[in-house]
Amino acid sequence: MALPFNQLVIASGNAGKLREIRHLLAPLDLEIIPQSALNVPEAEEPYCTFIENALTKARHASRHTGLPALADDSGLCVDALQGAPGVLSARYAGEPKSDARNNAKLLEVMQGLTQRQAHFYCVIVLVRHADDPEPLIAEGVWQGEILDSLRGEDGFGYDPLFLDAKTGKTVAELPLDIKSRISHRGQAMARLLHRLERLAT
Ligand SMILES: O=c1nc[nH]c2c1ncn2[C@H]1C[C@H](O)[C@@H](COP(=O)(O)OP(=O)(O)OP(=O)(O)O)O1
Ligand SMILES: [Mg+2]
Repeated sequence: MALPFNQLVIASGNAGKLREIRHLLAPLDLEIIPQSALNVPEAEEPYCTFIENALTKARHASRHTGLPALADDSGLCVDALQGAPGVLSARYAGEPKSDARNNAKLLEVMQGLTQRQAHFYCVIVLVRHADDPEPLIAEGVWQGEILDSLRGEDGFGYDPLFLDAKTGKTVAELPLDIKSRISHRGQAMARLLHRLERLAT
């Protein structure tokens, strides 16, 4: 695929996410640049929807760098908690962000709950420039359930608590290539790449 640009800034400071995004974009002929490499400060994420936060992060990185930028806003939504932690997933247990404290808080909040269905949600936004009136947008959802203790070492965030029904494993027990094939992020990226193909020359 010949893209209309050859550099792409990734508007994320999350190392786990960056690793997955790099893996998902590896087939493309693109230079992937994490925003930290260009000294982009972390953007505010004040909105109550994932899409608004993703757009804000992508625009912010593109404005700071003058390059096309891709942002991922994602989170865990638990049915019995009316979709919480949702857009607050990264800061569920407060500042500074901590996966370990977020997992501990989720376990505590869900103690004794029998309804444990949840999903990961991801929206990916790509802007070709900061004022792009036609951002590329794609979503993905991954259904599963929340365990009552941590299992597995891989991945990041809520991975050790999220059981994938099909494999019977937590996400933290899945290797990167398998997670990438089935995850909310993998689905969103596959859809985004499909849209990118239409721009390709
Ligand atoms: O595959 C995943 N496996 C486990 N947990 C996940 C996943 N995907 C999102 N999550 C959870 C944890 C993360 O902290 C939060 C995202 O919050 P989100 O604001 O999108 O990311 P972030 O603040 O960590 O980095 P940044 O905004 O710089 O991309 O949702
Ligand atoms: Mg964030």
